[in-house]
Order: sequence, then C-alpha cells, then structure tokens
Amino acid sequence: MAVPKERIFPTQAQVLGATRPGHDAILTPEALAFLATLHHRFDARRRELLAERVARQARYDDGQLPDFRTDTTAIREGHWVVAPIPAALRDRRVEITGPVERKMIINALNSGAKVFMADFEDSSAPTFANQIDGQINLRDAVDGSIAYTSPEGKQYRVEENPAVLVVRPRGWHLPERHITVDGEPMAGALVDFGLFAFHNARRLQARDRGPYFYLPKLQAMEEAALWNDVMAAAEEFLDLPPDCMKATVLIETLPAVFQMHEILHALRGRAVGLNCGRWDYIFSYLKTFRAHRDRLLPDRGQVLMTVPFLKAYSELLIQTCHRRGAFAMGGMAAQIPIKGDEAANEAALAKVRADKLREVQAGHDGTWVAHPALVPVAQEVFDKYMPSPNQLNVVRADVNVCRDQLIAPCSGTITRAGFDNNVEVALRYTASWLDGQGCVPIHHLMEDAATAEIARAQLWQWLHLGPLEFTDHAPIDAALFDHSLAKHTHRLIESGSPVAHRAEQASTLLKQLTHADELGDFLTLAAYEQLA
Ligand SMILES: CC(=O)SCCNC(=O)CCNC(=O)[C@H](O)C(C)(C)COP(=O)(O)OP(=O)(O)OC[C@H]1O[C@@H](n2cnc3c(N)ncnc32)[C@H](O)[C@@H]1OP(=O)(O)O
Ligand SMILES: O=CC(=O)O
Ligand SMILES: [Mg+2]
Repeated sequence: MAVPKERIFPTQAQVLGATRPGHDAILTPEALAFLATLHHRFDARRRELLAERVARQARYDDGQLPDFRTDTTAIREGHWVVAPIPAALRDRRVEITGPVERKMIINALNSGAKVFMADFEDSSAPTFANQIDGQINLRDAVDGSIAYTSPEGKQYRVEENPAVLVVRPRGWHLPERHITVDGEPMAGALVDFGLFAFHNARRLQARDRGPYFYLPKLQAMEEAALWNDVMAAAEEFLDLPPDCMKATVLIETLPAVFQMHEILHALRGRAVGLNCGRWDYIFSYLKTFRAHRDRLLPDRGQVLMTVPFLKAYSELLIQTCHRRGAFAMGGMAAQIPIKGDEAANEAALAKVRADKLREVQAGHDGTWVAHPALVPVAQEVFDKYMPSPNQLNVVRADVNVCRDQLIAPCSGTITRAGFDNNVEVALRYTASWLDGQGCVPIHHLMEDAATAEIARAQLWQWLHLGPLEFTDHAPIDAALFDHSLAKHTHRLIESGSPVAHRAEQASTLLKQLTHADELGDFLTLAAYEQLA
C-alpha cells in the first residue's frame, strides 16, 4: 500500500522470526515502518498501564475490593450516547468466532452468522507463523481472493453474503518477541492491529463494511483511551475518516465491570458495543481475589451465568450499553456439537439453546457461537425473541446492581471430578497451545486460553488458599495435584494424540505455575517463553 513518505517514521520494526513464503507481502518495509510508528507513539503508555494493573492487583491482594470510581461520577451520570452504529453492525444476532486459519475463516464467513470475529487472541496460539499466516488469510478474505483446498481435495471459497468481519487483536499484556523496535519487543496488540489495519482498513472502508475490532481484556478506561488514540493515529496515517474504525469491547475483567460507562465514553466516537466475555471474566474474578479466601470459586462446571455475580454483571452490561446506544453482546456457551451420539448431541444443543434464551430474554442484542453447526441453534432463539435487528430499546430500568452483587461470593462445591478435570484440561490445553493450536475440543467442550486459565487458576487457588477439602472430607493438597498431573501426563503420552510429545513440557510448566507462591498473571505469558 502506498503511504506518503512524510508519514513514514524513520525507523522500521525489525523482524526476528523466521518468515515463510508470502510473509514478505505482509511484513513490507512500509508496514514495518507503520508498526514502528505505533510503537514509538504508544508503547510507553501501554507499559505504564500494565504497571497500573500490577499496582491495582497489589491493592486487591492487600484486601481492597474493586468498586466504582469516584473520579468519574460525571461520566457515569452524564447524558451522552455513542456515535451512530454503521449499517453493517446494526444486526449482530449471531456472531461466530474462531482462529485465523484459512479453512476456518472461509467456513466462518459462509456460516450464516451475521458477524465473524477473527481471533488472534483466546483461540490462537501466537506462534509467529500463526499470526502472520493469519494476516495473509485475512488480507485474502478482505480482497475476496481467499480459497483453500483440503488435503482430501475439498475446495473452499467464500459464498455470497459472507459474515461481517471483526478482528480481535491480542490483549495489551502479550509481547510479540519476533518484531522489535530499537531492540524492544513490540506489543502483540499493536502488531495484530497494525498489520491488519495497514493492509485492509482502506479496502474495507471503501466498501459497505469497515475496519471493525473486538478489544480484549481491558481493565480500565485509560486502556480504552489508549486504543482510541491508537486507532485515531492509524486513521490519520492511512488517510481514513476519523472514527471509521469501530470497536466492541469485551468486558471480561472484574475491574472493567466497574468502568463500563467510562470505557464506552473513552471510545464514544467509535464504540459500538460491549460483550460479556464470561470465561475471562471468571478467570479475572479468580485472579482479582487470589488472596481472598472468602471468595473461592467452586468447580468451574458450577460457575454458570445464572450464579449471582455473573447475572449481575451481564444485566448491568445490558443496562449500561442500552443507556448509551451501544450493543450488549452475549458470550460463548462452551458446548460444541457431539458427533456419533445423538442423545449427547441433543443435550449439548439444549444447553446452548438455554444459554441463548437467557441472553435474548435478558436484553442482549446478539451472541457468540463457537462452531458453524451452532449458528442455526442460536439464530432460531434470537429470531423468535428478537424480531427487530437489536433490542436497544430494552432499557432494563429494573436492574439496580450494586458493588456487592458484582463481587458476591459463589456457593457450590469442590469435587474430586472437578479437580481432576481442571488438571486434565489445563494439561491438554497447554500441550496443544505449545504445539501451536489455541482452541481444542476436550470432552466435547470448547477449550481456549480463557477456559484453560480458569482451570489452572482454580487449582492454584484451591491449593494455596486452603486447607480445603472435598465434600467427602478428603484433603485437597499438593500431593493430590502431583498425582493427578502425573496420571494425566502419562495418559496424554500414551494417547497417540498429535500433541503427546508436548505432554512433559506442558506438565512441567503447570507444575511450576501451580506450586508457585503467587498466582501467575497469565498462563499464556509464561507459556509464550516456550512457544516455538
Ligand atoms: C472464551 C473465548 O474467547 S470464545 C472465542 C474463542 N474460541 C473460539 O473461537 C472457538 C472456535 N472453535 C473452534 O476452534 C472449533 O470449533 C473447536 C476447536 C472447538 C472444535 O473444532 P473441530 O473439532 O475441528 O470441529 P468439527 O470437527 O466439528 O468441525 C467441523 C467443521 O466445522 C469447521 N469449524 C469448526 N469450528 C469452526 C469455527 N469456529 N469457525 C469456522 N469453522 C469452524 C471445521 O473447520 C470443520 O470444517 P470442515 O467440515 O470443512 O472440515
Ligand atoms: O473472550 C471471551 C471470553 O469469554 O473470555
Ligand atoms: Mg476472553
């Protein structure tokens, strides 16, 4: 893409990773100069905001509880709405999500969903090849040339009326060590956003669609303001109209739920909605309260969206969004279709249906599905209960959520089966991730970075905030964890799984993380050190 010379920052980002054929068309000198510009202008601020996360967590560790801000009351109480939502995003009843693999992108675009969220984040293991191949695939999807032939000879191409593309870059915390500026690794977020915007934003803007993004794992309005400034700078650099880049923000950290008005306000020229990222939200609840024994969570299978703290979160999100003219998107049920067992499949679909029914009846404007076969399931429910394109008119004046409801302890039990399942899922997911696969089915559930984080964080919590015991009074202790981990490691090695060779490596990493005195910030940060 031609960019006026005076806009190009003198430094180029350096590529340290091995590149493959086709990568040079993404990692062009102009694109690398654009990345360097983003890095120079915004990385120091990003690092400051990450330091604020650490300070915030230290306050929670000292016993403070998250709460609404006192310095932003005027924003919460003021009368303002977000900018008008573009036509392409006014009906988002079903959104399919998935990694940026070539075949899956085509399948997702053809799935019948209104939106496809192309994911560089929770469902991606960010090897350099995955991330840059993903950029090639998205560029080809945007320019209409994407096609794929499977090893069996099946041909894939995009059909008419594909889903609207929305891209999710990595969160602010993850580095991209294969691209550096002045010797410093770039932020994965700036690399994913920057390369996608550089190669596709103008082309998208020239059509009836635009450059649209999902923004993950924010904790505070200042982090949203940083994204706003990054996008504004990119628009200026790429000669695009101000605020044409649109953002839907995942509310998937506990601190962020207390700043939803503020986050929308920081992005008000470009915010189109918030989304209930339930899995990371549960993980964030665990992490925020890692030192609070009175807020331990039971088995993850019991932490459903109907438990009080999650119900309060989703209802407050709907009320907040609709007050501001923004969409309130629902989230992901973990069930996926089960092949070869009709009864089990029907039971899984019934769970998805019930989840979508809860969402649409609560006032959500749309929802997420993990698999193409779930598009009609979710759509049927939303079509029935949401005949208009959205339900921005549902103001939920009945909702009156206070701080204590958002952080309410969750009742339930810790079972042996739940403990063992956490060990198995954390191990098998980590092995897959280390092998370059960021989303996998385990026991017929979708497991990705967020769900795996819950599994491993719970293990840490149960071992470190104890002494705890199961319902049969057997102690929950490190010896039990070591035993279960050894058992599942052995099983994975013997399983013939394509990731069996990663079993020992994943096991060692999990052991370190679970035995550590402090709950590590992100599994994916620790594992990134070892990612090929
Ligand atoms: C917490 C969060 O962040 S949620 C968001 C992140 N998570 C996701 O996006 C989940 C994405 N989903 C997936 O990756 C997959 O559905 C999995 C891993 C859960 C299951 O994958 P598989 O076991 O391969 O599913 P399955 O074999 O049933 O797939 C059947 C077909 O559907 C396709 N498919 C499955 N999921 C998707 C998807 N999300 N998008 C597009 N195509 C898909 C497969 O590619 C396959 O295509 P083919 O018949 O042309 O070969
Ligand atoms: O990103 C979504 C989530 O649930 O986490
Ligand atoms: Mg998430």
